[in-house]
Amino acid sequence: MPSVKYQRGEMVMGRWPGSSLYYEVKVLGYDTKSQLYTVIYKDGTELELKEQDIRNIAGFQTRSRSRSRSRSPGRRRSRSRSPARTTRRSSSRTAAAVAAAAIMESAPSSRRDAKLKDTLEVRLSPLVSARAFESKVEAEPELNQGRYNLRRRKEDGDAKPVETKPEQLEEKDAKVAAAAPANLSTPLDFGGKIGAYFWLLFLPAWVLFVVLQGDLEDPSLVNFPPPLPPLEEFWDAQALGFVILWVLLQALLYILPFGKLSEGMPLSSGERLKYRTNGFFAITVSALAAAAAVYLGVDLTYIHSHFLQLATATFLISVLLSAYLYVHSCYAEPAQLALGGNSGNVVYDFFKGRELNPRIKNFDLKFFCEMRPGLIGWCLINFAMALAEMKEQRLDAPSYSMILVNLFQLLYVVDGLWNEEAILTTMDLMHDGFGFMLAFGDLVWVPFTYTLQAYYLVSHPNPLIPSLSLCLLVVGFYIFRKSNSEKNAFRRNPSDPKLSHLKTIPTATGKSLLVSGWWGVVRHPNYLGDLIMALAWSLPCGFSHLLPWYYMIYFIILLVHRDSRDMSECRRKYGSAWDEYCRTVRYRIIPRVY
Ligand SMILES: NC(=O)c1ccc[n+]([C@@H]2O[C@H](COP(=O)([O-])OP(=O)(O)OC[C@H]3O[C@@H](n4cnc5c(N)ncnc54)[C@H](OP(=O)(O)O)[C@@H]3O)[C@@H](O)[C@H]2O)c1
Ligand SMILES: CC(C)CCC[C@@H](C)[C@H]1CC[C@H]2C3=C(CC[C@]12C)[C@@]1(C)CC[C@H](O)C(C)(C)[C@@H]1CC3
Repeated sequence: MPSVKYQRGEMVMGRWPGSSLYYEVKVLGYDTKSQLYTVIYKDGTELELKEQDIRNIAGFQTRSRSRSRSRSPGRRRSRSRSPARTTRRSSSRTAAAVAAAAIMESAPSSRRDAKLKDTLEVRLSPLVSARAFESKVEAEPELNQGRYNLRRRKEDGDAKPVETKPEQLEEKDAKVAAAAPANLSTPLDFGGKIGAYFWLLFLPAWVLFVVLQGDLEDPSLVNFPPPLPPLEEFWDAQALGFVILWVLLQALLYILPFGKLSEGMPLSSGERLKYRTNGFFAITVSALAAAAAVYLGVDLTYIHSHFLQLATATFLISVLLSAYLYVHSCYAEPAQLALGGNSGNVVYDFFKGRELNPRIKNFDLKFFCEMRPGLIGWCLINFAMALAEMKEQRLDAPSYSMILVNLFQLLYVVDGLWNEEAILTTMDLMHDGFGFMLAFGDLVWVPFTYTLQAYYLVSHPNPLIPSLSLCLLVVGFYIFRKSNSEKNAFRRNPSDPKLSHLKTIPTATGKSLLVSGWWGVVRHPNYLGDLIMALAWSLPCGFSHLLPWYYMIYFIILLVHRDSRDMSECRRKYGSAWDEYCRTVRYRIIPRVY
């Protein structure tokens, strides 16, 4: 490359797009036409940068060292040590600081100057080059025309395992994982923009389909499309009133100052939001209210007889809420936006959700919707279905199948609410924006499709298989709870003495990955437990129809897709450390199978 400032193979500092952060990169080439340099970061990410976004390393080292004493919250976090970790320090900035730097670009200059101290905290400890990183320089890559063209490395989730002990991985990774930058946007999923149109139409249509099928004597796919009731049957003002009352009751219980105030995971700004985790209190009061209502003669079988109207009303509320969320997100600071839902395409972003934690004062809309009206509503509906079964089948007590389905699912929900704090370390709360997908999912999908087994049993009595169901439930629940609690405890306090026996891999973000214990068995042990439980509560519905097995089928699809979404996200965040994890823990959900 004659007459260009930086030469192929040269180590320089490359600015991360949209931020003021510079990372150590290697120059791979220069395109005279576009006048862009192709550079590769330590985690294998390739970008095309303008000359003005590249600096010499020499000048940087002195500057950054002199500033490195200041500590941003993100930086402080990156110092937390996993129990198995040695004294080696992670030599990278946290993703938090990268995003914070991105905001700086739009900040007024006085604020910008104040923040500059923090954002220039790029640690420049000598880096040991990864082999891939070295060899990239040999072959001149094809250059693209874009301003910043991010080429993602091939997913390598199914790579063969290496015979390295986790301790050895730690040593190696601490060197390699240096200076891994974070993306500022993620690739579109759910089929992208076209997919978003499809899901917007398909998801409500599917709810309608199962609600109509569940009531038929012979709910079969052969009955497709089910006979549609006249339009006016969808609408019932009273049903809408009940739904609004229910949401308001849950909102009231949520804001009452009872129960713990838990801290969420640190945001890109370093801030930690507070959440009132009083879900168990909310379901207890709701259960007492339902019992009191029955005692006072309120006919809860109304829920069964008006299932369609209640679903329609809830759907309406979820659409209004999604519209509000979209508008709300337009006034949000860039730092408050989720990485995934900001493609610029209105339909996709409306579907996926733009803002990470939309709040009205301290009222967190995403947390509330995910944990309260739909989840507790699921149990209320199941209970109403048990009453409807007694009425329809002229029984003195609900059938055993109905009791099992009710108890199993109640246990699942109560457990979720009892361990409500653990939701704060899940994908939805940490990464996903709040838009139609989650609003509809939480408010409509959960209460009106997860109740399908109970709904089906009202008019389809079934001989049950209790012992097998019970065994599966116990095993599934144990795996689910233990693995979720292990990850949650580790994320909250990596130095927790109770976890000191676990092996970990450090990553460039300062967070570590568990590589033994439940998270050393498969990459998503919690999904495995969840799937076994789903099987346990499908069995009591027997095998006469496919409909009550819908949850099982849907859940497999959902969790496989979720797993691959999470894999890409973690690969983006943790780079080579994630690859090491995948090489060590080969299977995703089911040991030796998948
Ligand atoms: N019933 C339903 O409809 C339904 C639907 C979906 C999910 N769920 C359940 O909800 C629960 C939460 O699921 P989720 O999808 O949010 O995923 P999750 O497994 O709870 O969270 C994934 C996150 O955990 C962290 N992580 C991954 N591997 C790790 C490791 N080895 N060590 C430490 N941290 C690691 C990563 O985040 P960080 O590294 O950024 O911390 C990753 O993004 C699960 O039990 C699932 O079964 C239920
Ligand atoms: C197809 C779309 C409409 C998908 C919508 C997905 C949501 C319905 C789910 C995404 C995350 C899920 C979830 C629970 C319920 C269903 C979701 C909101 C959960 C609250 C159920 C109780 C569990 O104990 C849980 C707290 C672990 C769980 C968290 C994730």
